Amino acid sequence: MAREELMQVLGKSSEELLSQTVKDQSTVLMDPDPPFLKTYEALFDSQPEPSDTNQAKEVEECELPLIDLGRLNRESKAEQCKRDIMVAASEWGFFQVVNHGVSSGLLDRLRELQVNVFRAPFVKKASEKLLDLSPENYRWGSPRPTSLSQLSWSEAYHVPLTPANGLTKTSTRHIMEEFSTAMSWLAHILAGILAEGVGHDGTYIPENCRCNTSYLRLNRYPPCPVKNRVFGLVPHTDSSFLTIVRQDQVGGLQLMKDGRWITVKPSLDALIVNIGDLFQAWSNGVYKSVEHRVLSNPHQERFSVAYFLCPSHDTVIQSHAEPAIYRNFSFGEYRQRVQEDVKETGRKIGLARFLVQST
Ligand SMILES: O=C(O)CCC(=O)C(=O)O
Ligand SMILES: [Fe+2]
Repeated sequence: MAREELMQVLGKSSEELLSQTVKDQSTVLMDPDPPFLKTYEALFDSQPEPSDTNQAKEVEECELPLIDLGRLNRESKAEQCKRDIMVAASEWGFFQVVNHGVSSGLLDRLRELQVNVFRAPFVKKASEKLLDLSPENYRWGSPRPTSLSQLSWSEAYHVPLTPANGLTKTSTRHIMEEFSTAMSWLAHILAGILAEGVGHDGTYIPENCRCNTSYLRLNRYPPCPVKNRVFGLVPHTDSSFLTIVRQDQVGGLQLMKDGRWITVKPSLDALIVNIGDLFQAWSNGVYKSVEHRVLSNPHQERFSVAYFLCPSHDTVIQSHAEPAIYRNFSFGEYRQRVQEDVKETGRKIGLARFLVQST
C-alpha cells in the first residue's frame, strides 16, 4: 500500500506522517520545500497504476552525441561539425555541445543566484517577489495530477526575458540578461545551421524568435522520499524551437530513444541541446522533438536551467515540404491548445493535435 510504503521510507508513524505539515509553525515558515506530501496526500492513498512504477524499469546510461563547437571556427572542420549537428537532431533530437562559448564563470554565477532564490522559505516563494522573480512565475508540483505518474516533484521559476529599464536593473536581472544573451547567441547559431539543413532561409528564426519572446526556466528538484514512484519532472516534449539545458552533477535526465529510456550522464562542461515541437513541425519531421523526463532522487537535490528559443505568439509555423505532416498553426494557438489539454486531461498532447490527417 502506498501509505505504508511511504511510512516505511520516511521511518515515520501514520500520525507523524499526517502531521508532517502541522509541524512547529516556525519550521513550516522556514521550510524551502513545497508541501508535496500534504497537498498530494490523496494520490499516495490511491492504488498504484502500472504507469506509476515505470521509473524503476531498467534504463541504459548513454553518452549523447557530443559535438565540439570549436570546429565551427576552423574552415576545414566547420562543414563536418554542421553535419554532426543535423544528424544528431534528426536521429536523437538531443545532443551535447562543448566549447560552446558560454563562460563557466557566468554559468556559476547563475547557479549561485538560482540556489539562493530556491533556499528561501516556500511561503515566501509562493507569495513574494524574490531576487526580482515573481510569485506568478513560480510553479511547484503539477496543475491537476490524477495519479502519481502525473506529479512532478519539483519547483521552477519561469522567467520571461523582457528587458528591464536600465536605471532600475537589479544584479539578478543583470545576471539573467547576461546569461540569456549568451544562450540566445548560441541558440541562434544552432538554429541557423539546422534551418539551412532543411532548406529554410536563414531569416525566419532570427526575425521571429527575439530576446523578449524566449524565456528561461530555473528548476529545482528537492529530494523525494518516495522512491521510484514520482518523477522530478514528468515525461514531456518542449514547445520551443530548441532548448538548451545546463544540468548539475546529480543527474536524472532521461530521454526516449528507439522506444527505450536512456539516462544522460551529467557533465558540467557540456550544455544539452534538444529539439522542440516547433522545429519538428517546421522541419516536417526531419528533426525530432523527443520525450524526456527527470527522475526524482531520494537523497540529493538537483538544479538545472533551461533556455527556450521561442517565437512571438503570432508567428505561423509552416513547413514548406510536401506533403506536410502538420497543418499550419501559430505559436499562440499551440500554447493555448497545450494548456487546455493539460487542464482537461492532466497531460500535454502536443503536435499530435496538429496532424494534417486529424483536421
Ligand atoms: O532539468 C532538466 O534536466 C530538464 C528540464 C526540462 O526538461 C525542462 O525544463 O523542460
Ligand atoms: Fe523539457
